[in-house]
Amino acid sequence: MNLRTKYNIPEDAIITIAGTVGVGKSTMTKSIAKALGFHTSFENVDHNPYLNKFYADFERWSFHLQIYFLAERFKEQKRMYEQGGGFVQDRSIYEDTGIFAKMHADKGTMTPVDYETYTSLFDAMVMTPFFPHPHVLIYLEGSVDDIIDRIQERGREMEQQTPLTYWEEMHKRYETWIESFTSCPVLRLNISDYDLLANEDDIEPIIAKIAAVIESNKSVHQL
Ligand SMILES: Nc1ncnc2c1ncn2[C@@H]1O[C@H](COP(=O)(O)OP(=O)(O)O)[C@@H](O)[C@H]1O
Ligand SMILES: Nc1ncnc2c1ncn2[C@H]1C[C@H](O)[C@@H](COP(=O)(O)O)O1
Repeated sequence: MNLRTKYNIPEDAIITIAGTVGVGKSTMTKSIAKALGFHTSFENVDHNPYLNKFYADFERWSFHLQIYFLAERFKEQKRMYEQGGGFVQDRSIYEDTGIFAKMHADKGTMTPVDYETYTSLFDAMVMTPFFPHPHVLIYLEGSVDDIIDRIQERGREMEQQTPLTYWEEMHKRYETWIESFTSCPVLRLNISDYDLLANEDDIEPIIAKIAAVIESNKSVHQL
């Protein structure tokens, strides 16, 4: 019996993984998808035409990058629902506006006019009754030091050259953001409580927790 059947997870479920850069979303996405026999939806970092430029010059490229990410995530959202669900998604659309765009606007690396244009587009696309929300958002949390170590070890040059204060600021914002996040049910996991690279079996208790959150929010999701 596979874990999806064992824990009675709906075959059309959509599970999205949230958390700061380097916390382990992609690793978790792969493990959950493998355990449940689900499809994956990843951010395309290697073929993103703005990401390298953005890290080299936030002010010049932040608006372009946000528009690009919004379009990409919206297309992925559409693909997941058109295919009838059964997906694990690496990063939610909510983080683009709630973390990244807001942080750059607050820090002055996105102009107020660009931020206003971006948020009005985001709200028109996402904050409507017709926008389907995931069954559960898994929020990965961990210490800022552990996460920065992972960013350094992963070795994307553009991220390694970014000042540590950028990751510290992002980490702080994520902690505040998740406290008031209400767009869909949330499961919080601390990265010190599992190690999916060393122990594949660590996924089963996580699947059990996902199932419990989906079950307890069943009536809400059907509304
Ligand atoms: N349990 C773990 N212990 C140590 N390193 C990990 C663990 N899980 C993931 N990593 C590593 O941390 C880095 C970031 O993980 P990744 O899944 O790419 O994060 P994200 O998608 O959130 O940016 C990768 O190099 C990955 O191999
Ligand atoms: N909306 C975004 N704005 C700026 N940068 C973003 C956004 N979404 C993702 N990113 C960056 C952060 C990382 O450098 C890569 C991939 O993220 P990861 O958390 O490693 O999956 O894209």
